[in-house]
Amino acid sequence: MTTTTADLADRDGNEVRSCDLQLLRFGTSQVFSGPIRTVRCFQDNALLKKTLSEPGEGAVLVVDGAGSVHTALVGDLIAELGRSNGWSGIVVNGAIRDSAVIDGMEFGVRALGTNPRKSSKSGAGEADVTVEFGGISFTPGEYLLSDHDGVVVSSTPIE
Ligand SMILES: O=C([O-])CC(=O)C(=O)O
Repeated sequence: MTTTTADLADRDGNEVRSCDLQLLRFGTSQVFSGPIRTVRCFQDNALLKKTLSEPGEGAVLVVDGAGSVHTALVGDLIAELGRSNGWSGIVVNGAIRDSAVIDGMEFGVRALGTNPRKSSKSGAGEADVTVEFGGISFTPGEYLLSDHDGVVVSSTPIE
């Protein structure tokens, strides 16, 4: 894949679907892309763990944690589940923990911040719904590219 988020911004001009949140980058896969899958949850990570336990087939999991950085939605074990099951990466509108370990993993994770506090495990939330943050919507089946400049969504595959 040679396309950059700046290329997509040039292609789409004012219509570019670029996430305004200044998400931190973790993992050695600093550039990743794929079809979007989603989870919406609030300080509870059982549903996203279940989703990342399934084959990712190159998808990116977009997790809308409502911007809460009170608890960590992803730690090194959950990130490793995603990596080993073939997900391309995870974008979290929320916090992660074990960030030093995740930073060394051959995986791509973006998040608002870090917090060592655990999330609850009730399974509350929704999967594969359209979520919105950073001024754009993330719809399952559309495509996401994350690189050093940002996170951009495209309705067509990103080559
Ligand atoms: O289990 C959790 O809540 C998150 C975590 O620590 C991990 O994924 O390693």
